[in-house]
Amino acid sequence: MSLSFWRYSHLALAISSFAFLVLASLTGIVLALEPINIQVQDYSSNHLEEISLAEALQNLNKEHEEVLWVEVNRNHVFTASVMDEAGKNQVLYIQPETGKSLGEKQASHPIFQFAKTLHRSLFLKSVGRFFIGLVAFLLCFIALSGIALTMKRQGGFKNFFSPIIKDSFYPYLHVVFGRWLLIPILILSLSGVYLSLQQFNIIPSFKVEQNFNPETLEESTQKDVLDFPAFKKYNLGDLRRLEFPFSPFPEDYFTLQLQQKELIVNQFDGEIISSYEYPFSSLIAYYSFKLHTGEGSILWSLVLILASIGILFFIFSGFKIMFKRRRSRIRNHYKKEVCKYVILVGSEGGTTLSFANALYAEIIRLGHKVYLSEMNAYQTFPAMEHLILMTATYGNGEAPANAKNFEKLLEKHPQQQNFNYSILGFGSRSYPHFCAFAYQTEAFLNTLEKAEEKNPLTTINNQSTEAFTQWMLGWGKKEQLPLRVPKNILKPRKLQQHQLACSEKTTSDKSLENTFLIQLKSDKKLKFKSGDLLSIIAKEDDRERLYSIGKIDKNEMILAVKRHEKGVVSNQLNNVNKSENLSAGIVKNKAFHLPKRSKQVIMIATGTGIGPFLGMMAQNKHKDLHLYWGGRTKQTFEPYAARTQKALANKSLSSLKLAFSREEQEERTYVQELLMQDAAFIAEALKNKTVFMICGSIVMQEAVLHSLNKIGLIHNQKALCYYEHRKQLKMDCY
Ligand SMILES: Cc1cc2nc3c(=O)[nH]c(=O)nc-3n(C[C@H](O)[C@H](O)[C@H](O)COP(=O)(O)O)c2cc1C
Repeated sequence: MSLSFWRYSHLALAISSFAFLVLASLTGIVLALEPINIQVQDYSSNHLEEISLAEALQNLNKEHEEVLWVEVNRNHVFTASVMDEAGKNQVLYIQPETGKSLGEKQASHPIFQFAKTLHRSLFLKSVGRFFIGLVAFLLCFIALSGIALTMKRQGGFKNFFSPIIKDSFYPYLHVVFGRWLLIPILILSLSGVYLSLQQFNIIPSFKVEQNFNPETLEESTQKDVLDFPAFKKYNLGDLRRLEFPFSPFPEDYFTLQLQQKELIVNQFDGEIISSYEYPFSSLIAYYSFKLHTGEGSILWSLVLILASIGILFFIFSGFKIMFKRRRSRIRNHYKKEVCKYVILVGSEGGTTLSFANALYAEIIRLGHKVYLSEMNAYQTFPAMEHLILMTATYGNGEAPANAKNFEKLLEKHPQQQNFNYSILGFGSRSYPHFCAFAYQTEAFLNTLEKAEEKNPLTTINNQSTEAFTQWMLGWGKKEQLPLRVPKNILKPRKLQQHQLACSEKTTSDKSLENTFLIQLKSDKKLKFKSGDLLSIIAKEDDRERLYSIGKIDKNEMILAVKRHEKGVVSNQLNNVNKSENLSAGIVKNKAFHLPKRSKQVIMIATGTGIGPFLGMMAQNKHKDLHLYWGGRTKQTFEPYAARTQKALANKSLSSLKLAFSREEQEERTYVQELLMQDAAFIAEALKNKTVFMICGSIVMQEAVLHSLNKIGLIHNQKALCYYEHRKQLKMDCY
């Protein structure tokens, strides 16, 4: 069955029952506390199996005038109904070892009684019971569809408990907790359904049928209870209830209810007169009750509390996920017939759609007609000149639900006019088939005569807003659309602003590809690490620019910057004078810190991507660091040469390999080719859990990952996703 079937079932069931589920979970938490409360009190015993029924009764007889019945409840509490000399009847908690009273039996606390009635019937008697039963039934299906969704996500039952690939916060936690709590929730709901069916007599309760005639019983010599075979054989752990005979007449007897059967016991000699094994359905009812209430086990009560809290969390996170999807709904300004630009989206979680919405808003802002829809809505677009396809990949490299029919629709709706297309693939490198559906889409479109690919297919890893922005600005340039970085996808951050003074700066010029190094220092204590990002907001457009930080001293950092002709912040940094202050915030970027555990790290960069690595090598004491760097000409490395030479000399950098792409033919090479030349070393490093850190352009990242994948496959027979799973790849590319 398809992913969307399970997803919609899960969602529809949860929405239809969420109010009742909240109520049932909250009251369930309170009710699960009751057995814990009872079992931690003194009158609950954990040694019932060690005391035979005969001993317990003898002790009782010593202490009490007359006993009417004794009972051990599910919370291991031994209780007796006794009559004193004055004929007063009391129900007492009894210490089985002595037969002494531990106090009169207490009624349940009013809060538990209130929670119980609310939980069982919502104070609405049969109607309420019906609804609660129905909700338990729906909860079973919510749990089952949750299990199916998790299996789909994890790639089958075998991988149910393998590590979960992290995507967005709430979907990730929904699955993490779901995996552990789905089974207890399923047990909770199934037992709830059973109890409800029993209450409505849909599952009939059984009647004990003992096969004997009391009239035939005869009086005999009274034995001591200690010598009663039935009472010697069973202990208090086996006991549910023992009813004493009403009178000393021979036709009266003991009725002994054990866990599995009921016995009729002669009151004179203790012989078993008749026995009745409870039917299987009674055992199910008994265990359903225990499993549903947690009675008898503190541990299971705690699991039930966790499951109830889990249900509340799933409702909360489920709504968060749903609202995120709804937020990215499509609202078009123009009819499809008149639009020059058409954006079609393949998305399940809604993030791709929010990126598409950002592009849509920008095109609209520039006064062009654009139509946004899902890929399954492909049809004839008579005015379309540019088709932009933005699609995620799911499952085993498959299409998201709203793009599954795209291939068929392409055939069904041929366009009359020629058009250009650009494809943007959203995916995660943690999956073996990275952006596979985007590539499939490209293959489908390649077969169309009227369609021409305008830009090479671009992939976006882990919903990187930086990578998307880069693509969008590049695409806009080609289309001659002065697109701006959309504000709404780069979440505004509230960062503490620091005053940083420029302590050192190199000059940028054309021969250095307009790159320069700038050192910034704070008078006050700064908390940051190499790999964190410096956020500078330009006053001109109120938008944030991010630079990778290299930490070179306690409160001092270095940035490698490329000056863009019209770049607001890069020019501001380039023009800043020594000791002049600028205001900036620090964004933690834990994913790109030097790994704590790995002893060896291979750093790969192009151009200004070297920035964070300059800090890492400057502060390195114990790690074996290797740097591969690529630039256009030898000269472009000059700003970094002194620092890398110093690091090599003091061994904080073990090796340095440089690639220049615009030097003489024989020297011309790319950084990914350096890796291929060192394939044996790289393969060994991959095997030994060395971490690879990549910083620089997206194009270089793609090429480097391709080389690493190749080396892994050839030398170690392992694809790159294997190493990604082992957290050996850290990337910060733009
Ligand atoms: C269950 C599941 C399976 C996925 N499978 C793949 C995959 O095979 N290849 C890939 O590149 N990305 C895969 N991804 C990552 C998504 O494509 C990526 O997170 C994308 O940005 C989600 O976009 P959406 O929120 O618009 O659906 C998968 C994600 C999930 C949750």
